[in-house]
Amino acid sequence: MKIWQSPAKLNLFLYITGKRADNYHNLQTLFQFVDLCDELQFSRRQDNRITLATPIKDIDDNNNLVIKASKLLLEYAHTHHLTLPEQYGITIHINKKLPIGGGLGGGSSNAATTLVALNEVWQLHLSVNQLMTLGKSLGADVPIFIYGHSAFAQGIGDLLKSVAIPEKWFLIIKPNIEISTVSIFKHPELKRDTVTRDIDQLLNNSFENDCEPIVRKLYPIIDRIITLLSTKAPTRLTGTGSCIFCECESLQHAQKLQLFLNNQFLPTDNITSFLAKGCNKSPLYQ
Ligand SMILES: C[C@@](CO)(OP(=O)(O)O)[C@H](O)COP(=O)(O)OP(=O)(O)OC[C@H]1O[C@@H](n2ccc(N)nc2=O)[C@H](O)[C@@H]1O
Ligand SMILES: Nc1ncnc2c1ncn2[C@@H]1O[C@H](COP(=O)(O)OP(=O)(O)O)[C@@H](O)[C@H]1O
Repeated sequence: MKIWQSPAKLNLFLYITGKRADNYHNLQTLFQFVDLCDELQFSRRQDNRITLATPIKDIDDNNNLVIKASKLLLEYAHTHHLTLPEQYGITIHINKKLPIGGGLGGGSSNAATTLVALNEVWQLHLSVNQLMTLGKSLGADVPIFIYGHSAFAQGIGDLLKSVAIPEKWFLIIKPNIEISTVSIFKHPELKRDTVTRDIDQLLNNSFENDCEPIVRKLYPIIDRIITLLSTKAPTRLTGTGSCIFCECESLQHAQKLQLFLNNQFLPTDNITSFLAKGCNKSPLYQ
């Protein structure tokens, strides 16, 4: 059965340029995918039920973004009188590899992969733009995963302009912490007044993440990891964390940094790390 890739993203830079009336924030961010992916499978059923064969611990199936995305697409098909197969039931399998609450966008990516896959399985023929509009109602990060190319994003992260950037190797580090996106965006000390710049200015300046100072303050282990690894390679937080990434010159460089990291922390610190390569084209479409 076909395996659908559901990649992680990194925010190579992330600036918050203001708070909006709808309580979201305007961002300027540079998204790149990495070849670290969850794997999803969609098998047809002889009925009209949508079920999850692989529940995720602590996430109720009805809150799982793959179920939410399936039901959203189904509802769209019904209200727009699109032709669905007579028996459109689906069983979804998730082979979860991406850490949850790590700023890698795994939940949003799973939602995006589900919309793209079921659009094909049910032969609904929705365009990428239609799927992106639907996906945005599930989360600000869903459109980039449907778009499928590295992009400079503005608005809440959904106004996208394709960019080609070097496809570097990364060491991605996951401390034993899950950070809720809302908790960071709500924090009174979050820097949310960075001046808006154009993409050329942003690409020619050093890359930063406005969430990083407050996350480092709230989580000393993250501060410690960034301080340590910054002596070896450019190191930053992705999204609202908790994952940290180091930009490496090569796979060998990334492996060397991983050894260095493992020597600095104890197994009881429960830090995991991944070697991953940046990709301008999403593994979903490769
Ligand atoms: C910050 C980013 C950067 O890529 O990534 P993560 O760290 O979550 O991966 C994203 O913008 C997250 O996108 P996503 O995780 O889909 O967020 P949503 O579910 O839409 O929003 C969760 C909550 O975060 C806040 N939020 C999110 C996005 C945004 N531009 N402004 C906000 O203020 C809002 O309070 C919202 O209710
Ligand atoms: N299929 C899914 N995979 C991961 N997280 C999911 C999923 N469905 C729902 N969620 C919820 O989405 C939230 C965000 O998860 P995720 O996208 O992995 O992290 P982040 O937003 O930090 O990048 C989690 O708190 C989790 O409870």
